[in-house]
Amino acid sequence: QVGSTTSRSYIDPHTYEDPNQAVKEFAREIDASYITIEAIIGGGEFGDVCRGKLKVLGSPSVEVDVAIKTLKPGSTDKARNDFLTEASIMGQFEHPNVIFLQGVVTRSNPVMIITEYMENGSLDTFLRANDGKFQVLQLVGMLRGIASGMQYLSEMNYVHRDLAARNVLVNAQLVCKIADFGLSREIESTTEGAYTTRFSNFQGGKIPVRWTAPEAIAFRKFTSASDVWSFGIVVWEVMSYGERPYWNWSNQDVIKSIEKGYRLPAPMDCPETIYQLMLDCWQKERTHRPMFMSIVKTLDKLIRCPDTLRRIAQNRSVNPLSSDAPDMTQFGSVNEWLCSIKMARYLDNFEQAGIVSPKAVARLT
Ligand SMILES: Cc1ccc(-c2c(C)sc(NC(=O)CCCC(=O)O)c2C(N)=O)cc1C
Repeated sequence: QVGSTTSRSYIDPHTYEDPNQAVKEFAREIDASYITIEAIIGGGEFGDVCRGKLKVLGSPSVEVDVAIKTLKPGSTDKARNDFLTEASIMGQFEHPNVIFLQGVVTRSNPVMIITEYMENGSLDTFLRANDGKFQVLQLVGMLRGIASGMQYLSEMNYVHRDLAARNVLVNAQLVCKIADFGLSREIESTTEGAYTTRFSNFQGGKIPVRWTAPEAIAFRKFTSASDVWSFGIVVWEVMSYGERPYWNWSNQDVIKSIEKGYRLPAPMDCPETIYQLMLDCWQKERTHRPMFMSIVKTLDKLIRCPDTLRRIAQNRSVNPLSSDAPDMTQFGSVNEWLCSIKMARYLDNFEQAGIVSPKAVARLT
């Protein structure tokens, strides 16, 4: 149909009795003789990640660069099924910002998953290795790609649940693509209609707290709106060149601060409009967050009018004890003053330091 981007919904491979059926349905079987493994480039949960070549079907003299995940020999059937789940999911998608599945090898050992080769690897490590080297417009272009891939996945009714810069891959042309569909989850619908998820396959059921929306942490309500929250964290990661969200804070401190309304500060040199987009994605009420479609439109507008990226957000929360200290006489208590500058969470620090009156604060400056 005109205008419709996707014609069908994603099918959870777990709805098949026989998981091999899902792989057969969504992934092309490739004969191992068409594949040449050239180097190991990393290690995954199930085995190696390699770089290699794939002979193009129909013209074997032509080869394309591919990445190959191998399943370590001697794996159990469950590990094999979990391993191939990633291919059953990835094989259902076709979008320039979602990693492309070439196919699988299941009829010989080692079992393999073959995808397009993403020369620059995962986005977080790529940015850390290139700190400060890109123009803002290039960073925003990366974000636009990620948002476009996520818009497509949300239209396919696929909720990612683990969107983070580490799960985005970058190719030689700096195109960013959504990856890591391996975290298969059993999904049972609940009374409130939203899906809850048993994190059977998140290693040990751990949720990536600093990337996850409050409602998903609190009662596992994972939706595309919670993916939008995660996207906001990815925006912060990209504009920070791979800084760790909330730095070395503990997960509990992250949860408490978010609950109190704290949000990450604008990264250095971050355009005001991009920081505002992050804050929109971090609305507590999930229905108040933008949808991926509108995020893509917003980013397109910023890219088309670069002047909108010139105004830089003030990136340090005002230092309350700076030289132009406030007139403390207007405050009845230290707490009242701290609330006025959204620093109420530091009240006990002031009390422990024996600063219990506005006059005492004024003497600090
Ligand atoms: C199914 C699947 C999913 C992801 C990948 C994949 C990684 C996990 S990492 C990487 N590419 C690189 O790291 C390139 C780095 C180059 C270097 O450091 O030499 C990929 C990928 N698709 O390219 C692979 C598969 C099979």
